Amino acid sequence: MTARRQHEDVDLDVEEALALVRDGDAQVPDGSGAAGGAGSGPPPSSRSGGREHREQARETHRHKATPWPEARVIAERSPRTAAAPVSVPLDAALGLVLAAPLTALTDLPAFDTSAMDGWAVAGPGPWDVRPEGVLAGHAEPERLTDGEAVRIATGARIPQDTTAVLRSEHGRTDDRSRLQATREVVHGQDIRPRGQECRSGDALLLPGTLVTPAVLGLAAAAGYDTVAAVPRPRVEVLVLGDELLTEGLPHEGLIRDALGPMLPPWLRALGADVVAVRRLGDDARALHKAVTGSDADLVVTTGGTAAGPVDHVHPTLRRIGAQLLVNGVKVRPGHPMLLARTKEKQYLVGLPGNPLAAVSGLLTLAEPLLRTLAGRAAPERYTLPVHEAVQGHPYDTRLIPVVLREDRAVPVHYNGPAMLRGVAVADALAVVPPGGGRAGQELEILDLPWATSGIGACLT
Ligand SMILES: Nc1nc2c(c(=O)[nH]1)N[C@H]1C(S)=C(S)[C@@H](COP(=O)(O)OP(=O)(O)OC[C@H]3O[C@@H](n4cnc5c(N)ncnc54)[C@H](O)[C@@H]3O)O[C@H]1N2
Ligand code: MOO
Repeated sequence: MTARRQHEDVDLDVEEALALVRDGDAQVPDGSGAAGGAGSGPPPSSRSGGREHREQARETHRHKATPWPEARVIAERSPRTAAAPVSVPLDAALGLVLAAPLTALTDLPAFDTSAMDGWAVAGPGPWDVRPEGVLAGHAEPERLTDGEAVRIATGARIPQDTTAVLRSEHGRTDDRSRLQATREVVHGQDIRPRGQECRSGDALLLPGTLVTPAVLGLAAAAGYDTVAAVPRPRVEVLVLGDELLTEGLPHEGLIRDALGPMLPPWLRALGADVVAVRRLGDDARALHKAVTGSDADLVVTTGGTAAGPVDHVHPTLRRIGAQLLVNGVKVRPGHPMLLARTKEKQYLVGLPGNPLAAVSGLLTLAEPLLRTLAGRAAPERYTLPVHEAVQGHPYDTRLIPVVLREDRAVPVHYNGPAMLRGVAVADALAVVPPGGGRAGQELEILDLPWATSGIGACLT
């Protein structure tokens, strides 16, 4: 790979590429030193004078850009608490987080029950077998007297004074029609006593527990029809760009919208309820109207974050007096991403238009913010050794798509900011610190939701 090609992949601008060539491995201190190192001199003469204002905007932007780890913390902490709890029917609770302890509403089992198909017996055998058996779901059977047995099904109520359950395969009827055990019978065997799993009032699960299929099962068993849960944050997606097509092939400078199909299921996998996806073109008035009219908890915009002539996100946020919490992040791709508070309880995440940059913004800002709003716990942080040396950006964190193979993170190709080909085959993104990583170096790994939970994680 040529130096030029490498620099393109890492999305360096001209000054940064020059700094790399000048400084060898280009370890530049953070903060103002980095910004100074990147562009304190005059712009290279190859740049046209007409671009000067953009260069200035970019310099200002770089000064304000937040380091990647800090940006995630800001996004996580901005909404101070999770949304207020609601009562949710079990069939709508999957993927939510419990807002109250799950306390058993009954003993489990609720009555003494047979653990096996066979006979309930009283006292030592042989036993006289009653003609009528006991099935699951039936009213309490008559009590047994010593020397008596009754056919019983798994889960059926145990008659009073039963001393054991004899499995069908461990009994036979003798020539006097009496039941004989073919092996030793231990007192109490194969009886599940009432309250073995829990007593009514026992705390089964703590608030903050993610409602999984198993939790739904437990809640139902413990007597719940609804659970108190944190509702999914409501998210509205605004796709900006006049150049976007929703079907067919690219033509005459128009391209397919890749983010409209990608973001809603990804946001759902992050715990959101995507209430609307609107395509607004590059129309400042439409953007203003959409943002001010939205009652979503989070508005996610795509594109329009840079300083181009039709990049309306910043001017719109200024116009409505939004508070910029993160204005650019020291991460590649995706550095123009932003986070703003638009209303008392509404946030806006501005994702850059380049599709992999949008993914970077989604994981850097939207994921931690949604996690807090949804009351979810932060995933356990972990690292893996990277399979080969990875080039870093001189000053910024890089997020690169990787596949996970035998406890190693293997970078995939096609990881440029405008490309989805790499991330489409990836299991995770690896976090490459400024300056890059050596082969075998431990890198933090951000799992992609479907890699750990299957594609169903995106459907709930
Ligand atoms: N003078 C500067 N120009 C740019 C800078 C900069 O710092 N100074 N940053 C570059 C970087 S990095 C990125 S990322 C983009 C961010 O731009 P925007 O957020 O304003 O996005 P757009 O300009 O609208 O689009 C960028 C690119 O992505 C394509 N795009 C947009 N939306 C979609 C979509 N839904 N599906 C597929 N592709 C999409 C769009 O056509 C453009 O090609 O700015 C750089 N410029
Ligand atoms: O780094 Mo941009 O954010 O090219 O995609």
